[in-house]
Amino acid sequence: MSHFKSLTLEWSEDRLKMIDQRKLPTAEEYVECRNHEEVYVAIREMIVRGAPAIGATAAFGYLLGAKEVLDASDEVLLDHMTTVKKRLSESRPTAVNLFWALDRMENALNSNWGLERKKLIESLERAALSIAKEDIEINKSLGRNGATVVRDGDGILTHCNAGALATVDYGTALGVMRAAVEQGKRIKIFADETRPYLQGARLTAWELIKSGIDVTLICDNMAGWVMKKGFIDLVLVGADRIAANGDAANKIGTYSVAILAQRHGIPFYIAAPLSTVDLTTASGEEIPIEERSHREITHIGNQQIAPEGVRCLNPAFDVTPSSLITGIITEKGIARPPYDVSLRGMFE
Ligand SMILES: CSC[C@H]1O[C@H](OP(=O)(O)O)[C@H](O)[C@@H]1O
Repeated sequence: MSHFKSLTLEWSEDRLKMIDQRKLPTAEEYVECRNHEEVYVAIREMIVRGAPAIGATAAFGYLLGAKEVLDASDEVLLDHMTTVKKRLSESRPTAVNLFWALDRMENALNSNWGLERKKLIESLERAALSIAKEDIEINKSLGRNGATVVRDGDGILTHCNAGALATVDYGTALGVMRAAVEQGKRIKIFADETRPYLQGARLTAWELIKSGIDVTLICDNMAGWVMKKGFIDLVLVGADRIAANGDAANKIGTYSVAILAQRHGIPFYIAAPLSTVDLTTASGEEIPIEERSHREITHIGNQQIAPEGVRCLNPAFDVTPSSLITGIITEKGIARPPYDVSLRGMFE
């Protein structure tokens, strides 16, 4: 059995270990998953989060699921794997990478069906490891493509965390920033805090400081002000699902940032791998938006900040219409409008 380790995930033998992103930046603690149910919980509770990271994690969850019934009959194994795939697919609804990765693992099972059990498990491990290792290379390609729109001295606003922690490593939007810095460009990142889970304050700021990249933390409600002050030359964010027409679902608040960017004549880029593009979803109207616990709104950690029982809304994502998106940066290049043509072309 192989060993794999990145910032976000570590696979060895019969367990998947991940940094507990709920505890960052004040504690670097790890969670070990030894079965598919524990992986389901890790995704559901956002111990690990971010579209590509969710996909890779689910792939290892599928592998762990197969190892749970190693000596069972073919019929029991097939039935169990159907249950495992369904369970993992119910962890979170918006990031299409989850479903893409589970389909890829199921294809690996089907195409290697008939191998003696040990060999079958080894083929599933190769498939999960390929998803993880490919993600890092994809992010580096995407980063290089995106760095072509970043100039020396640019101020860049980013929302949420589309960094190494949202992927297997390197990041998507933050991958573009890393590539620009590697090319010697002096950039200044403005990370907003991204209520309610605070991915910007807790994760993006942590990652960029660790990487020695200039970062300024701002409150979510300061995006318009920094744009008006002239600090921002472009916006770079990630995505959880991109529809065939280019509409993009991303962390709640992204739509507001896109509107502000348009108002200030600032380019607004999405950075995402093609595994985040869902050509079977025609437009953003059809993207399922996850509604999360109201406790995420009424508490910061264990600190209550709102009255008990107050009514809340907590959609985890919103959809930015393609009309507000300057370009979609992928590992195959930068898609430009009309997206229903340019995105489909990326798969040919
Ligand atoms: C590179 S995908 C990052 C994407 O995922 C985040 O959502 P969550 O933290 O809830 O998993 C957010 O939308 C990021 O842009």
